Amino acid sequence: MNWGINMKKTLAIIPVSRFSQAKTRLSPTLSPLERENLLKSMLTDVITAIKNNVDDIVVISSDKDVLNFVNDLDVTCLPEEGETDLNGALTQAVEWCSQKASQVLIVPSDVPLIHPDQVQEMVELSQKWPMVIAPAKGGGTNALLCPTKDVQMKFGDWSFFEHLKEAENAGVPWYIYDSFYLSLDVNTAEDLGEIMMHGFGTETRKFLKSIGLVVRSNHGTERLRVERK
Ligand SMILES: Nc1nc2c(ncn2[C@@H]2O[C@H](COP(=O)(O)OP(=O)(O)OP(=O)(O)O)[C@@H](O)[C@H]2O)c(=O)[nH]1
Ligand SMILES: C[C@H](OP(=O)(O)O)C(=O)O
Repeated sequence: MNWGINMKKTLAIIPVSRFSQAKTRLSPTLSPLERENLLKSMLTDVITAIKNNVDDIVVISSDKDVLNFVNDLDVTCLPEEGETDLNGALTQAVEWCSQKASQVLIVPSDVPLIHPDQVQEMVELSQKWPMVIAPAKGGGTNALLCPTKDVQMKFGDWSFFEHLKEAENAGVPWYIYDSFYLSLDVNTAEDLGEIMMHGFGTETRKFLKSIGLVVRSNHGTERLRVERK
């Protein structure tokens, strides 16, 4: 009798760009070193949330400093082969995982409000739904649990809908796992404000606080703005 234990092996994949090129959309707000340290704190939050709910975590990056950083966090480090892009790196990681597991959970490194209970719930849902997808605020994809075969990586603009189309074409039933916390990927100064408001207890909020960032209400196109204390 399967007492709700997921018999399918699940490997998590976290793609990470180079520390030196991290979060370029935040360059008006954060210095290069602050962006690197922001990425490190977000990565720590994501790994902590996923860790005990999957069989292993694979971090793929072309940056050896990234791989050295996560090596201390007890994950599998996968160097990116050749000059590729995000989908190329993910395709490589899915291929590597396909020899060890039947499904993967892809989570970008910039979703620091992800919670362990959400990871557990997505893995449980995968017993009934081969694809479980969490939309990002801007129409991207912030978590994609899918088989290691049949589903092409379509990360980029409007990727949530691109992945649904991909699943339809491949005849893979999908479940939309919609959650405010999981929908927040950090790309803009307003997103930093959301972390200051909703990220209590995360390493990411601790880091933003440590550099003197404070959140303020903003009655303009964006509802929040961040300032230095
Ligand atoms: N391994 C790998 N990861 C990538 C690559 N491009 C982006 N990522 C990661 O994929 C996730 C989502 O990417 P983006 O939201 O575009 O992050 P980003 O490229 O750092 O942000 P911007 O520079 O502002 O576009 C983040 O975890 C990135 O670190 C890539 O070429 N290779
Ligand atoms: C990688 C991409 O993130 P965005 O560039 O939309 O933040 C996506 O979610 O597919």
